[in-house]
Amino acid sequence: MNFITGTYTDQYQLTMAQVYFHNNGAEQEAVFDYFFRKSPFKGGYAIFAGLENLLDILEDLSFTKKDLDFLKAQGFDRKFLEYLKEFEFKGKVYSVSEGDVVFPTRPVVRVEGNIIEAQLIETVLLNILNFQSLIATKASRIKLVAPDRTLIDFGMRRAHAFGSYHASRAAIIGGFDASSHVMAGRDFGIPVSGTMAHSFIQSYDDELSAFRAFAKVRPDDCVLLVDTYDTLKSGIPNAIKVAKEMEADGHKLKAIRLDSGDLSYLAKKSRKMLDQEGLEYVKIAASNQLDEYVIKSLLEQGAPIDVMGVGTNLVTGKPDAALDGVYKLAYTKGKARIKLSENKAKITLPGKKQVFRLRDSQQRLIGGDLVTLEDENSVEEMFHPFEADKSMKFSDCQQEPLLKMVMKNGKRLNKTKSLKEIQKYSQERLAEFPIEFTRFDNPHIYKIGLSKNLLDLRNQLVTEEKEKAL
Ligand SMILES: Nc1ncnc2c1ncn2[C@@H]1O[C@H](COP(=O)(O)OP(=O)(O)OP(=O)(O)O)[C@@H](O)[C@H]1O
Ligand SMILES: O=P(O)(O)OC[C@H]1O[C@H](OP(=O)(O)OP(=O)(O)O)[C@H](O)[C@@H]1O
Ligand SMILES: O=C(O)c1cccnc1
Repeated sequence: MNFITGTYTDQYQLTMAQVYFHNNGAEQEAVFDYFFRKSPFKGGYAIFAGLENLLDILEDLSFTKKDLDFLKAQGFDRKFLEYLKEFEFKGKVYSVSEGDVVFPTRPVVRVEGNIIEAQLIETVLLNILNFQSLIATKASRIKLVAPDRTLIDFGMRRAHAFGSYHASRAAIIGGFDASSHVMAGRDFGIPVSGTMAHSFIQSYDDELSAFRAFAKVRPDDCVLLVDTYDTLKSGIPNAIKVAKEMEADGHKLKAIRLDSGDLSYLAKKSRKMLDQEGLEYVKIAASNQLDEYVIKSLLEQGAPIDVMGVGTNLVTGKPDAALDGVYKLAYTKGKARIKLSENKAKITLPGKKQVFRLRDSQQRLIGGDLVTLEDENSVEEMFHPFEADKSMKFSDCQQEPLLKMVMKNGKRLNKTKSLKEIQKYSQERLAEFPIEFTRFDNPHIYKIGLSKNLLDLRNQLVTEEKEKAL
């Protein structure tokens, strides 16, 4: 679904680019940071997702004739349109690896380029990264409470239209196993999976005939939806009948699906009825407005549900609906730049920066990421961004640089990673964090500390800008 061209943006990117263009912007180096301010779902972390899609888009970004005709009609001038006609993103991208665990207020992606190109990509970058990171985070929370269950994304129908396509991808990064979304499966190598709808059962004169018809055509991929009329009195007895008929033909019923009622009670009863008939191998799938809290509760109740189909709450990122990621200028014209705010937490971090994950000599996380200026090394103390008296010393600790160059001169430097690889990486990274950081209620705050040089630079720029404003 690569319909993305230069006009997939907010108009202000184009108007700013036009002004930069007429003022030598093509010669002006700029550095922007992508970061978010608050972890979603009142949680303690986010899972970074969307990078591979963003790099694909940046590699191909151009203005088509249709774009240029439209922009001409909008009043953009001829010279600027000629520039856009030849436009290619030629910048550099430094990024955290896709799937990594990330935290508020410190850079996740850094873009360097001339100010026209670096500014022009803001909206598409935010559009892709904010959404996928939100959904990957939601998926990872579900995976945390149900690590040994099969998780299937059923969300396409309730997603924000085409967002479903990337939601399905992000769900896999966060730990889901499969999706009902066929196109996402085609394009991203996601295992595609599914059962049947109530309409299918309703379309037959009786439930048993519907089950039989399905089993006949799809004997090796048969999941029967058992709650259309009465789960325990009709659905399960009919499923048992069909399972036995399938056995006689050398096939195995894969699962039954519950989609209403008390899922714990019904799953327990269903399990018992199936087992009594020697159908221990038939799995139980459940769906119906599941989320991490309902799933946690179902598992605490001992519900023998093997497969969770999760739709609305996953792909809409409910209840948050958006990750608040932003893209801010940190450096241009040879000078670090800052944005001030009444709200301290919104003051940006100036300059070209690097982020390090800190581990002790036994490779255990020490509970914080360190943000430094790019060319600093062997920093041994980090400071609270706003409380000058709070600092932490850490000699003899391992510092893993998190921002790596992934694109240079507009071309990606590494081959595209498979979703499986990204998922595996994500899970390994998340597993490093003790439960204090990943629990749902009042998670422990993972520290983000600044090096002394970065802190001093920020304070100096704050003073300078405040003086200018007097
Ligand atoms: N045992 C359980 N413990 C906790 N939550 C459950 C349990 N069983 C079901 N739920 C959840 O409770 C909610 C019940 O929703 P709802 O009232 O829409 O279900 P329903 O009336 O059974 O289904 P429908 O309206 O689709 O016919 C769902 O989110 C469901 O996943
Ligand atoms: O509940 P979600 O997590 O979004 O999961 C997807 C839902 O979509 C289907 O229902 P359908 O669209 O047929 O409507 P229904 O709610 O009446 O079952 C399916 O049976 C699930 O209930
Ligand atoms: O395959 C299913 O059972 C399915 C797919 C999408 C939404 N609800 C259910």
